[in-house]
Amino acid sequence: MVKIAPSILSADFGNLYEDIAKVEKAGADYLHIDVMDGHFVPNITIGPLVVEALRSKSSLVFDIHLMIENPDIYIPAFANAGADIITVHAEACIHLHRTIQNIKSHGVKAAVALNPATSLDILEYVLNDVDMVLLMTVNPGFGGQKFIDGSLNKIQKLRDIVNSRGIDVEIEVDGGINLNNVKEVVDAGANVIVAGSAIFGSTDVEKTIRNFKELVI
Ligand SMILES: O=C(CO)[C@@H](O)[C@H](O)COP(=O)(O)O
Ligand SMILES: [Fe+2]
Repeated sequence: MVKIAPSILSADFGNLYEDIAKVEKAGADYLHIDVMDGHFVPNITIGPLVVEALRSKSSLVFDIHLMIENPDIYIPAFANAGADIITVHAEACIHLHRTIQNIKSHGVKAAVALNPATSLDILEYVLNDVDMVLLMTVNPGFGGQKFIDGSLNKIQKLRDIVNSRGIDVEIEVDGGINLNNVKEVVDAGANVIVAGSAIFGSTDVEKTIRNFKELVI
C-alpha cells in the first residue's frame, strides 16, 4: 500500500494543529516533520519541543526527517518527544551503522536519507538494518522546489535492490512531488510519498489528499 506523508514544512506554522487535523481527517498516513539546523541545510525549523506538543494532538505516524549535523545527540530527545520513525542523512553520519542502532535502541523505526548526489552504494552494508530509505528528490532545505528528473532512475534501482534482497524496507521520496508526477514515482517503486507545498499550498487540503490517494491506488 502506498502511504501519503504530508510535510508540515509548508503548513501554516501559526495554525499547525488545525492543519494537521485536516490532513489526518483526510486520510494521511504519516506526518512528515522536517527538522533543520541551519548547518546541514541553510534553514532552521523545529525541534523536539514542538514535536512533543503535537504528539498529544495527533495519532498519525510521526516521521521525523532530521536534516541536522551530529544527529546522535538529538535522537533521544526526538524519540522521547514521540517520534515513530527517525530518518538521518547518510551524509551527516560518520558512523552510520551505529546511528541506526542508536535510533532502534529507543524503540523507534530507523531510516536513512540520501541527497540527490549521494550514490545508493552507501546503503550496501546497512540496507538490511533499516525500516525505510528516504530518497531526496530535491536538494534538502526548502519546500516548493522542482522534482529532479534523474531521481526516477535512482528510485527504480533501489526498488530492484530491495526486491532482490527480499527485505521489507519502505522507499520514501521527498521533494517536488505533486499530483502530476506522483504516479511516475510510485511506478518507479516508491511507497511513501512526502508532499508539502502540493498539499498545504492547495486551496482544498482534504481534497488534494484524497486526489493523491486515488492516483496511487
Ligand atoms: O525535506 C524537505 C525539504 O528539505 C521536504 O520534506 C519538503 O518539505 C518537501 O516539500 P515539497 O517539495 O513537497 O514542497
Ligand atoms: Fe523532508
